[in-house]
Amino acid sequence: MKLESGYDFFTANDYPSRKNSENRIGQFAHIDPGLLILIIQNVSGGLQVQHNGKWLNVNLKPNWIFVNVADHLEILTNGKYKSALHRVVVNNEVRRVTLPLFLGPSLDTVVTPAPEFTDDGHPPAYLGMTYKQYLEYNQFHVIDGKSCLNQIRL
Ligand SMILES: O=C(O)CCC(=O)C(=O)O
Ligand SMILES: [Fe+2]
Repeated sequence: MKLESGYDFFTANDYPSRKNSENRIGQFAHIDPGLLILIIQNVSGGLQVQHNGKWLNVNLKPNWIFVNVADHLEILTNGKYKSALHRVVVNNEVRRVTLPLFLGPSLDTVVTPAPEFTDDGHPPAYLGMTYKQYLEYNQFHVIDGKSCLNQIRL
């Protein structure tokens, strides 16, 4: 995959404080588009990652950087590195702000499993699609839980 240039974007999430709102869902379970997502936050806790069917708290302290594996690393590695299913549970009465940076390939890059991760026993397990098409698809379908990744698995 050509990585001389890429398409990165910053987002911001604001989870306002609310009294008596233990274990409020801040973001429902989802996976992210892109290769890697870097996240910093202003308070401890809140982010959870699913592992073996269980939700684990990510021990992320203020100003630490969390590196999340996202969909296009899963595609590139033919499923060796899985896009991490994650969600946000807001547990405290403090306003929580996070700044995720989505790092991806350029918009016209068709991401397919790299030859290094495919052989006779491991044929390509994902259809190719440009990053632009993927982002557009995700924008309209991810809300109802149908990530684009599920649609391109062979
Ligand atoms: O706010 C967080 O901790 C995670 C944000 C997130 O998963 C996202 O914006 O995709
Ligand atoms: Fe996310």
